[in-house]
Amino acid sequence: MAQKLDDTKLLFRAVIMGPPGSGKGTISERIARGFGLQHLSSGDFLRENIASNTEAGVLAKTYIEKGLLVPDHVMTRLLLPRLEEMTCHSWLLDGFPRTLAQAEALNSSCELDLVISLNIPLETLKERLSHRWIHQASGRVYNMCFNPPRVQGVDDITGEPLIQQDDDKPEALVARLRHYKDVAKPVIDVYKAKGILHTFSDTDTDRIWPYISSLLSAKIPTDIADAQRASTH
Ligand SMILES: Nc1nc2c(ncn2[C@H]2C[C@H](O)[C@@H](COP(=O)(O)OP(=O)(O)OP(=O)(O)O)O2)c(=O)[nH]1
Ligand SMILES: Nc1ncnc2c1ncn2[C@@H]1O[C@H](COP(=O)(O)OP(=O)(O)O)[C@@H](O)[C@H]1O
Repeated sequence: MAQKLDDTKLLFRAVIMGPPGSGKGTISERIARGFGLQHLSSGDFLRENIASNTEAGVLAKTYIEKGLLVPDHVMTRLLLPRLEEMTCHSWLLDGFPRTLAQAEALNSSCELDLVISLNIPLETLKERLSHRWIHQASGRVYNMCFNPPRVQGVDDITGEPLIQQDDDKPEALVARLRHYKDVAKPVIDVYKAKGILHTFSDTDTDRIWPYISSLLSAKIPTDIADAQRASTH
């Protein structure tokens, strides 16, 4: 159940997991908008640290550039203090934890209420990621079929060109998705054993969303959602 901080404030903490391209970012935005949870994306947080040249950012960049996961101790040193600053907020973590060691570190720092796991067919992931283009500076994501930019090939906000990341190119995709599965399996098993795992399987985000939305409506007391929405607007 949601953790009680004091007599008036209830908090709700959730994690969203899924392979690259499963729609974590897209669904997280809808959850943040609809339920007022603060959306924390490990990828966005790393990109901010890289852009501002923090010590952890400089180190993380060397791994990301090689297509590797950032080591667990770097991730936990970055993310856990950020979560500790959020003691008065309900949040949704996207992209963390990714390994068993990260899940154990998170577990010792807070209690989760819910884990959403997206189980999307491999063919769908391959199809989606091969159409994904990003605006490198901001991390804004487009899909040439699902949410295309207003003008082909350029970012809606800045007008700068979009790029396709090397690891979204078809030849890198299969290995990347296989690696995700191996690393995520023990994390999923931990949350399953705790009884907080909810898995959603479909080929379309728009078909999954109503189920996630009704799950959250049932789990998040209305007063938390209202309070969080008020504090984030
Ligand atoms: N065709 C189609 N594309 C979708 C659907 N849902 C999301 N997309 C697109 C948006 C993106 O271009 C791409 C991946 O979505 P996201 O960036 O939300 O996924 P995720 O955050 O899991 O990926 P990441 O971990 O950042 O690699 O697929 C859908 O239902 N159908
Ligand atoms: N929890 C994490 N543990 C280790 N590395 C991470 C983690 N989250 C993000 N990263 C690194 O940052 C990169 C970008 O992350 P993200 O934006 O979530 O994209 P993707 O899911 O497509 O890999 C990842 O490829 C990985 O190198």
